[in-house]
Amino acid sequence: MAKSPMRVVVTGAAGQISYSLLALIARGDVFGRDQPVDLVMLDLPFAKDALEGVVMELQDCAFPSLKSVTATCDQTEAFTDIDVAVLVGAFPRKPGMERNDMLAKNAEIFKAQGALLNTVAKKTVKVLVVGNPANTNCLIAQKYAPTIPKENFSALTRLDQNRATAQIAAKAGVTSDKVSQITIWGNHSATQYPDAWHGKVNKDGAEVAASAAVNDDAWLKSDFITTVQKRGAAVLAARKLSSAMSAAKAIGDHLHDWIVGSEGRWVSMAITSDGNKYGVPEGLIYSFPVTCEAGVWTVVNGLEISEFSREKLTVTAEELSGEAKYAAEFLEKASA
Ligand SMILES: NC(=O)C1=CN([C@@H]2O[C@H](COP(=O)(O)OP(=O)(O)OC[C@H]3O[C@@H](n4cnc5c(N)ncnc54)[C@H](O)[C@@H]3O)[C@@H](O)[C@H]2O)C=CC1
Ligand SMILES: O=C(O)CCC(=O)C(=O)O
Repeated sequence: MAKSPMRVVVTGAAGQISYSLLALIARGDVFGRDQPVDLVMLDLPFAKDALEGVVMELQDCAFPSLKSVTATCDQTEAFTDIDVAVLVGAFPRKPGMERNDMLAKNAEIFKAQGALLNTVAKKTVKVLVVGNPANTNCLIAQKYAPTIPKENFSALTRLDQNRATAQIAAKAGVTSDKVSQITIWGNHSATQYPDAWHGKVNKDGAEVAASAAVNDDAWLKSDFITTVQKRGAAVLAARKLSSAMSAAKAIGDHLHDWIVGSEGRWVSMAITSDGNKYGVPEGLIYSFPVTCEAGVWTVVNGLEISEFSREKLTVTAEELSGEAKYAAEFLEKASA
């Protein structure tokens, strides 16, 4: 029997990440070629013409599973009856901007969009926040959408996971598909902890620990971590634009694995820390290793956390607690 169409909204649809992402979704690479999609694209009024151009291009691709395309600058229209919301639209960081400046600029967007999802989206909506600072923007959207289950909100750390996986693959001399169980803990920021200590590499047909395949513990404890932490900044410095193609690929991976299923593979998602077994404070959107089945994620529990790793899990949790506090104070002041 044919599947019912899935209504998917992408915000910031006229921006650079969306230009790569929309085709992945429309082609069926994310939700499956047999899953019809009603695609809704939201951006600000100044980007209306650009949005219309993207609509024409999507039509011209003649994707069989793309049932309809709507371009709008009206948030209520965009979020009504939505099944999946991909919140990309935000003000990107400009030179000289501190993290808190970016937080202050974007907090109002995610407050308004959370509140709107709460009233007009399906209660089963799955929300992925990409716009930075992604974890805390996600926390804000979740807070203002109290009738949607907390588990339905996530933020993107899959780009970091993919970056870390590619680094391990290159060092071990294998392709990325031979590397598994690489985890990103915490914030999508320079305090994130890319952790390869539970990783596996399939080398010449045999599965070995990533640390054995890499055979360089000093690198795993230093350059590997900082390269991944600073990869976004390195791309920005080289391209004079932030990562877009790789961000779109990671969004597709995240949505596919969450909604269709990860088939037992571990993936990293920033999700609510409530009830976690790793001592991360509750009430944060923190990246953990998870497995997913049909829209439900489950944290991979019981991993051994060394003293070295524990310290790193704590540093990124502290940063997220600070951001959550700053955002709460900012939003309180703004509404006073
Ligand atoms: N979590 C992650 O791994 C990554 C996150 N990012 C973040 O993704 C965001 C988007 O990046 P790009 O596409 O490169 O930026 P961009 O500047 O090319 O596009 C952003 C788009 O969002 C729109 N927009 C702004 N406010 C909006 C609102 N309230 N509603 C609807 N649309 C709105 C803008 O008009 C623009 O078209 C940035 O915040 C960036 O920092 C980027 C890379 C990786
Ligand atoms: O670093 C930024 O502000 C934007 C880009 C980003 O988040 C990334 O490439 O990981």
